[in-house]
Amino acid sequence: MRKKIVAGNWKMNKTLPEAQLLLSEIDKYLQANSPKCEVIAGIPFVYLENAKAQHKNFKIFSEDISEHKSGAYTGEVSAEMLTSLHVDGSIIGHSERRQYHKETDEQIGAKVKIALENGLTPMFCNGEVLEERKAGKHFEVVKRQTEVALFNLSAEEISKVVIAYEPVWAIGTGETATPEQAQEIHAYIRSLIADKYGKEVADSVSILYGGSVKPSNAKEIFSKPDVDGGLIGGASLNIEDFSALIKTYSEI
Ligand SMILES: O=C(CO)COP(=O)(O)O
Repeated sequence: MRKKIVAGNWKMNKTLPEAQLLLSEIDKYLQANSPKCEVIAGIPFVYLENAKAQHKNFKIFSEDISEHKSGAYTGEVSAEMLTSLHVDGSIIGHSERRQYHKETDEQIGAKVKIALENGLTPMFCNGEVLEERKAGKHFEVVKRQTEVALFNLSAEEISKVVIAYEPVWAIGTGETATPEQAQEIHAYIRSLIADKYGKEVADSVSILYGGSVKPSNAKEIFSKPDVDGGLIGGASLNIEDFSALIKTYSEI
């Protein structure tokens, strides 16, 4: 079901005491404010168990998942392991995984599939790099990424996927896509889903924007009709910014 979502992606940040503090602050904020959007914290694997045991007011996602079921894959974390901790979902195919770990669209598709098979919500990330944007290839790139990773799913399965469009040139750079650029590509992604699965399915998928979202620019981006929230990196690492983003979206 299409939801309004504010999600944090902590990436490789925070020690255990710092993580516990921020998670408690998020919980406290949500208890006091009951916002009209779903809140997700995407956090490092090592903090998942603790976070799930202690916090019920928001969803907890891992930042990755193995494409394999089990076996000799040193260092990997499986969908079954995450489900056994009652984790809610996984960020999948983030551009940093694509860039530094050479994840392919096919592998990302396998991760989405295994997440769904285990009852986890996949938050599938797509987005072009700067050269592709400059060359006018962003539609083509996002189409390929989306089709290869998602379009072997059934209509029922794809309705459970959350998509996060993150133009790589806007991640951690302070540069943001304009609200118009975000709307344009979100509408395009939705049209791809509509062409393949029909309008009703396309309208049920939440498509988040990610890339230097902060309290000062969130309102304009979140107000666009095909933007269903944000996947937030830097501004999810402190409660002042993260709660301001939740408040901003809740009031739209
Ligand atoms: O990569 C991101 C979220 O997944 C975005 O990061 P920033 O918000 O730090 O640009």
